[in-house]
Amino acid sequence: MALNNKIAVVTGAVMGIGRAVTETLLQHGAKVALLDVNEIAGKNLTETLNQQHGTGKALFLKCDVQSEQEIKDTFQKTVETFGGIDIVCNNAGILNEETWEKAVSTNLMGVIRGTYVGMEHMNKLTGGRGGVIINMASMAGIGPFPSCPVYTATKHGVVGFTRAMGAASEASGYGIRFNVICPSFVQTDFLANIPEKLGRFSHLADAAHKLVDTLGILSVSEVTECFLELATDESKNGEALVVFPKGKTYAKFPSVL
Ligand SMILES: NC(=O)c1ccc[n+]([C@@H]2O[C@H](COP(=O)([O-])OP(=O)(O)OC[C@H]3O[C@@H](n4cnc5c(N)ncnc54)[C@H](O)[C@@H]3O)[C@@H](O)[C@H]2O)c1
Ligand SMILES: CCCCC[C@H](O)/C=C/C=C\C=C\C=C\[C@@H](O)[C@@H](O)CCCC(=O)O
Repeated sequence: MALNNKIAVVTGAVMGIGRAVTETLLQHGAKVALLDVNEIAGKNLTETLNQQHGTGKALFLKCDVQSEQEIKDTFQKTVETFGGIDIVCNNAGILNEETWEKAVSTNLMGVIRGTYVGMEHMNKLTGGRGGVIINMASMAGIGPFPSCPVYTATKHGVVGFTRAMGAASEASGYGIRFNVICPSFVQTDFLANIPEKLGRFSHLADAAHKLVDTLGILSVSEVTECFLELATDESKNGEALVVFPKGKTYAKFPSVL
């Protein structure tokens, strides 16, 4: 699928990986709705992006992915402004083992909300024109990360949900592809103040930092390369693409059948 003139929604679009995905989409000729809780930075960024890529290419909409109503309203506003939705990147996520219910609501339930509301606009069976939904998990969605069990659970949930949605779409004819990216550590503000974010597991912060040293740190552009591959390659559906500094690989999952 070529990205030129496509319409995309990116959650958590103002910082880090979401910002890089947004910039990549704009560079490839797409229009992007930036959804984020950070209104001041979001409006400033959008002004800059419209200067760089052309007036009206980027639209900031304040949205907390914990709120189904805010997701519905902002996706609707995207459709009214740009004329449809072809691509959704459910990227917003947090690390906080202390306020763990918020982490579940943001990382897992936020992805499910964004997927279901996106489908209301994209599903070919209900008048949409199809497209691709790409969710942001983590390498902690493939194997356990001992210092953050709830974060691990949310990311395993995102991987399982995305794979099941890919299979459901193929079986049902939604015309939407569903894929998930599983990065190792990425150079963003997300990695700041790790011990505070680990709550009752803060005593495992040294082990987490050791794992960062062992695995190394990705740049955001290494993640956007994965995004581009999954968005443009029409053969990719239900895939989990793992990326770490040594390379990228499609995850293989055990089957008991
Ligand atoms: N940085 C890493 O090492 C790393 C590794 C693997 C996966 N990830 C995942 O990638 C995604 C993005 O992480 P990042 O490193 O860019 O983080 P980041 O903290 O740099 O940026 C996150 C963005 O999401 C926004 N956001 C947070 N909560 C939100 C909410 N409830 N609703 C809407 N927007 C919200 C923030 O305002 C911010 O703009 C997350 O899902 C994270 O779990 C990050
Ligand atoms: C504390 C920082 C959290 C960052 C989360 C972010 O999503 C990045 C994750 C990066 C890598 C995750 C790797 C997980 C690996 C596990 O599968 C396991 O193999 C590691 C076990 C390590 C151990 O100490 O036993």
